[in-house]
Amino acid sequence: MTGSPPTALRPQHPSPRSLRGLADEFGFDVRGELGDLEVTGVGLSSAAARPGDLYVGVPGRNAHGAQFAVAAREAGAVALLTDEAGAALATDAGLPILVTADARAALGDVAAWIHRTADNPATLFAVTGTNGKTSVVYLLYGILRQLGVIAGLTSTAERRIGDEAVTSSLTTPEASELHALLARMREVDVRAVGIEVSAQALSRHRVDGLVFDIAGFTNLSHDHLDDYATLEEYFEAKLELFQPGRARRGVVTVDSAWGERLARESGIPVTTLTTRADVAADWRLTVLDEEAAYTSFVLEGADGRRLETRVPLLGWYMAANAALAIVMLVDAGYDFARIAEVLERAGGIDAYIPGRAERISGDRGPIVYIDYGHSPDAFLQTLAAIRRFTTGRVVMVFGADGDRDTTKRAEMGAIAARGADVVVVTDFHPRFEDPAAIRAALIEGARAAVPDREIHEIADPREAFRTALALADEGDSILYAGPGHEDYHEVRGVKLPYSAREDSKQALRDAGWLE
Ligand SMILES: CC(=O)N[C@H]1[C@@H](OP(=O)(O)OP(=O)(O)OC[C@H]2O[C@@H](n3ccc(=O)[nH]c3=O)[C@H](O)[C@@H]2O)O[C@H](CO)[C@@H](O)[C@@H]1O[C@H](C)C(=O)N[C@@H](C)C(=O)N[C@H](CCC(=O)O)C(=O)O
Ligand SMILES: Nc1ncnc2c1ncn2[C@@H]1O[C@H](COP(=O)(O)OP(=O)(O)OP(=O)(O)O)[C@@H](O)[C@H]1O
Repeated sequence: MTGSPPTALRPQHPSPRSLRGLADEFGFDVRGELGDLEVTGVGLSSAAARPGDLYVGVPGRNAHGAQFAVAAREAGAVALLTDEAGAALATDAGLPILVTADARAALGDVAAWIHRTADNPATLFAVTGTNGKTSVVYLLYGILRQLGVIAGLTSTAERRIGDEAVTSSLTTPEASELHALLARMREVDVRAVGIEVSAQALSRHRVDGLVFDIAGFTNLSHDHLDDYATLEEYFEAKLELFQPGRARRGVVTVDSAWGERLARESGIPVTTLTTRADVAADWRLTVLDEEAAYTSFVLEGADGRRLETRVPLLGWYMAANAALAIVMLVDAGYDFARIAEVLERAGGIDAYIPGRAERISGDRGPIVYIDYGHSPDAFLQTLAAIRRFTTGRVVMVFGADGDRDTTKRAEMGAIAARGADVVVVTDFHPRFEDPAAIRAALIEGARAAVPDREIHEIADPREAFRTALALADEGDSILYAGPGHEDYHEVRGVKLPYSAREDSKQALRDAGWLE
């Protein structure tokens, strides 16, 4: 597998719209003849262009998209929307050109217009925060289905339309892809959609052209300090979601000072939620029991409403994620009594989250989790959750992303060394960095925190997992953090096939622990 374009889900029966009408609606400057041309789709990538598309050429880190206008035309695009610099690059591309000052900033509204996403929209839920976004979106999806609602989602792992799923590339799709996805969802009667909204999506206009019914916030901790100079800037990117024009109401977890500040500075009405006994909030979560297979909890409103249920997932934070999903549903108008009735049935919440503390081991041998956690706080929370029920040793296998926030590596190493009995440092996605240097930074952090911790350095992830497995026995747990649901290993621009889930299951079978 190499860097193939993401699979985009699009409406199957788009209604064409006049290009002249589009230019008039948005006041674009027109170069060339529009005649009676019509558009049926819109996109940012020449590789994903389809017949009838408006191709949008935006400047990027590596290139100006307008350079690829000829390839887009050859794939069937009927016109180009770009800025002045792009128009100069594409004069000979053989496409009529619509010109605007900032094509990326125009994209959301243009995509909404082409796909008519404001007509009969589903209820839209946005989830943001450093950790837990994917989990909350899947929990929303699961509970909605238990309520009998046809639901959709977009997450780091997958985009889902009812039962149909495709693997994601970006966490939050580009605006053109997002509006196409919503238009496709409307065709199959999806009535509620959970959308994972990264800070980058807010900074890069990916959720423009939408107003969410409810925006939810999980937490904020160290991550993405390659895209944002400081945590303050990262916070401000997230705060933008809690403003009129972006969302109508918010639900904010106020466990941390960041959450309290978000609730205070939000420009929309906010409902608060806490898991802490010492914090005042509209809703309070109390965890009752944390087991390897589930976490049970009580959710109580300040007005006396109460439900008791369980989530089939590891860790107190999955109960917090579930509580956030429930309060978001209540604020969107779903009846609390009906939610309680459905969730208080035996089994509780019915949700599966690919690659988030996903247990891949069977009934025998060490318990093995594959986890997408790749931030210091995710390591901390997952290790603590596993430690609670592990009678033997905790072995942790992990690496760190290349070409991404390098400042978190020492802390990741330190948390692993403090929380695990044995640490196996391996390669994750080195990308264009030297993998040995990434491992060295993690090991240095681990050694500085716990000098005598048992540490193994094994570059190949397949071999690293097998080493961890050889070191573990009945009663022990292995946390393999990083790859989660992913099915590739990215080295020097090439995505090599590798599924931590499938390969580690094979290793368990080879060791005789799994049928
Ligand atoms: C920093 C960033 O967000 N980059 C995104 C951006 O890339 P870029 O600006 O460098 O684009 P470029 O390569 O210069 O190309 C310019 C334009 O030409 C187009 N092009 C390029 C080549 C070609 O042959 N044909 C073509 O049409 C591109 O589609 C693009 O529109 O536009 C690309 C096209 O949509 C994205 O794939 C790319 O995301 C990259 C892969 C990325 O890693 N983004 C990360 C930082 C990100 O957004 N992460 C967040 C958070 C994840 C989390 O929560 O952990 C996310 O939401 O995923
Ligand atoms: N509420 C939470 N608080 C702290 N850690 C959490 C929470 N929820 C999940 N985690 C940890 O973070 C990891 C990633 O969870 P999840 O994928 O839901 O987060 P995310 O915000 O979607 O991250 P990403 O955008 O990178 O996918 C989990 O595997 C778990 O280790």
